[in-house]
Amino acid sequence: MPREFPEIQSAGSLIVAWQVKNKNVLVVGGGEVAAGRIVHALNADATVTVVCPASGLNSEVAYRVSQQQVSHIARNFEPRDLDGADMVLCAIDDPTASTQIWQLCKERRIPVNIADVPSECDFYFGSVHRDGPLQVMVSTNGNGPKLASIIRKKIAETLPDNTGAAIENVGKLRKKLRDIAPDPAQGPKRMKWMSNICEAWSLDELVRMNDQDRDSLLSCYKSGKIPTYEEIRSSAG
Ligand SMILES: C[C@@]1(CC(=O)O)C2=NC(=C\c3[nH]c(c(CCC(=O)O)c3CC(=O)O)Cc3[nH]c(c(CC(=O)O)c3CCC(=O)O)/C=C3\N/C(=C\2)[C@@H](CCC(=O)O)[C@]3(C)CC(=O)O)/[C@H]1CCC(=O)O
Ligand SMILES: NC(=O)c1ccc[n+]([C@@H]2O[C@H](COP(=O)([O-])OP(=O)(O)OC[C@H]3O[C@@H](n4cnc5c(N)ncnc54)[C@H](O)[C@@H]3O)[C@@H](O)[C@H]2O)c1
Repeated sequence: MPREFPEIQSAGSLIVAWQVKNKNVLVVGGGEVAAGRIVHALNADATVTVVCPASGLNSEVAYRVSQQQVSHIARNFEPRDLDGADMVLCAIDDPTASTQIWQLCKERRIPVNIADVPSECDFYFGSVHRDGPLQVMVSTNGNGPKLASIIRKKIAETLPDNTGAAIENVGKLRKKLRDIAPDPAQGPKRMKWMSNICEAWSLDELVRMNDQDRDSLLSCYKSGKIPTYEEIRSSAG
């Protein structure tokens, strides 16, 4: 194999940032694990329905229902609950019912996660660090979920507190850049300039970037210049 091509390692997962905004996510069960699944789905702006007898809701899930953050079907799961579902997250303490739900999802080709049953999962959850637009997910591919959580915390500790704010500022800069240079033919130049700014500015400097700094920076785009933070601030006068 040519040396410059990555070697295939296999046995990994395809880690993607799945967009579920306004999509119908059905959560089966209302216990502690379901509560965690609900938070993940709501953080991604999904439309969430929980099916679970009222007596089975834990206090967190009951709270989400009472706040109308999720819709609630107060009974055990029935196959018709899958109508219109784009994704199913099952977290119940009944293995027979779980397997039935998995089979029904297979028939309908609905992606499904059955908590605790790796062989009945189209995707696994991972341990997630969130800071504004930043998400870092750790997966051990089924080998050690507790270890995933420990590693996630270690990684999070190494990140500056304001990483999320820096990313937000870069997001604003990218948006403005697209506004002033919308031509698709400018794509390669735009991308190179953005990458160079991200490399030239430290995270702390990116956090401190304000609207005026952004405008000064963007005025350099045409010439292709990559001003430093100090140059931008000293020109602000
Ligand atoms: C990461 C996290 C995400 C989340 O659920 O949000 C997650 N499990 C978490 C916690 C956790 N789960 C378990 C323990 C007890 C300690 C231990 O066993 O280590 C703890 C620790 C705790 O509770 O603190 C028990 C357990 N879990 C699975 C099995 C079945 C099996 O392995 O066969 C068993 C054994 C049951 C038994 O022995 O009877 C299966 C899965 N659990 C996964 C994800 C997927 C693989 C992810 C990966 O490998 O990276 C996968 C395959 C499917 C899925 O559920 O998606 C979340 C941490 C969130 C956080 O704190 O940040
Ligand atoms: N993957 C993980 O991270 C992880 C961690 C711990 C436990 N688990 C597993 O996840 C499952 C759920 O754990 P938990 O602690 O939330 O359990 P729990 O006992 O607190 O909750 C189970 C819930 O399922 C509901 N339920 C049972 N049968 C139902 C049905 N047919 N239709 C709708 N709702 C139904 C119950 O009313 C209850 O709300 C268990 O199998 C547990 O072993 C997974």
